[in-house]
Amino acid sequence: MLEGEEEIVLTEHETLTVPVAGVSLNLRPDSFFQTNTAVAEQLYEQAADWVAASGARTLWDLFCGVGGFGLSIGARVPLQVTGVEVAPGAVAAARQSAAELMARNPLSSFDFRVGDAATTLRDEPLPDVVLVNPPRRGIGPLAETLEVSGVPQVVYSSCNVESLARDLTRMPTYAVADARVFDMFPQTRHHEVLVRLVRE
Ligand SMILES: C[S@@+](CC[C@H](N)C(=O)[O-])C[C@H]1O[C@@H](n2cnc3c(N)ncnc32)[C@H](O)[C@@H]1O
Repeated sequence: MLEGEEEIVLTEHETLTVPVAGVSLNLRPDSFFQTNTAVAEQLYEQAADWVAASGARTLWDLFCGVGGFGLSIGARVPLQVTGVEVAPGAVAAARQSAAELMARNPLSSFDFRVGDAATTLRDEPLPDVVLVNPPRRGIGPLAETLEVSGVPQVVYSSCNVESLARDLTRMPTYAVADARVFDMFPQTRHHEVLVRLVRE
C-alpha cells in the first residue's frame, strides 16, 4: 500500500469456505484448489467409494493441499487419515476444516502435516491405502518408494497422463484395478484421471 492510500478491507474472513462432497473446505489465496468444484466432488466421491469398498482403516493423503480427498473420504469412511502437503497455508486450512468436520461428524481422525510427500512419513507404520494427487510433474522418486513399500493399495489422481504413465512403469508390482476419467478442464485437451492400483 502506498503512503496516503486508504486500506479497504473487503472481508474479515481469512478463508473462503466451499462445500464439497460432504465437507466444508477452507481455501486460502496461497493454497491450491481443484479448478472445477463440481467435478472435484465427483472425483472425491469416486475415491471414497474405492476406499470404502477396500475396508481400509488407515489412509495417507499425499500432496493433500487443503485436504479435499482425505477430509471427504474420512467424512464417509471411518479412517485414520494422515495428510502431507508442502504449503503451510494449505495445511493450516486443512487443519481448520478437519476441526470443523470432527465437531459435527467424529467418524474419523485427521493429522495434517507440512512436509515433502516423498519423505515426511517414511518412519511411520504403513497405511492400508496411499492416495497421491501430485502436481503435473508426477510423484517422482515416491514411485520407487511405494514400489518397495508393501502398501497394498494406491489411489493415484493425476492431471497429466504422461507423468502418470511414467510413474506407473516405476511401480510394476501394482496392477491397475480401476480407472476413471474426469472432465475437470472442459474445452481443453486436459483431464483428470483417477486410478486404483492393487499390489499383485
Ligand atoms: C494437484 S495439487 C493437489 C491438492 C489436493 N489433493 C486437492 O485435491 O486439492 C498438488 C499439491 O501438491 C503440493 N506439493 C507440491 N510438491 C509437493 C511435495 N514435494 N510434497 C508435498 N506436497 C507437494 C502442492 O502445493 C499442491 O497443493
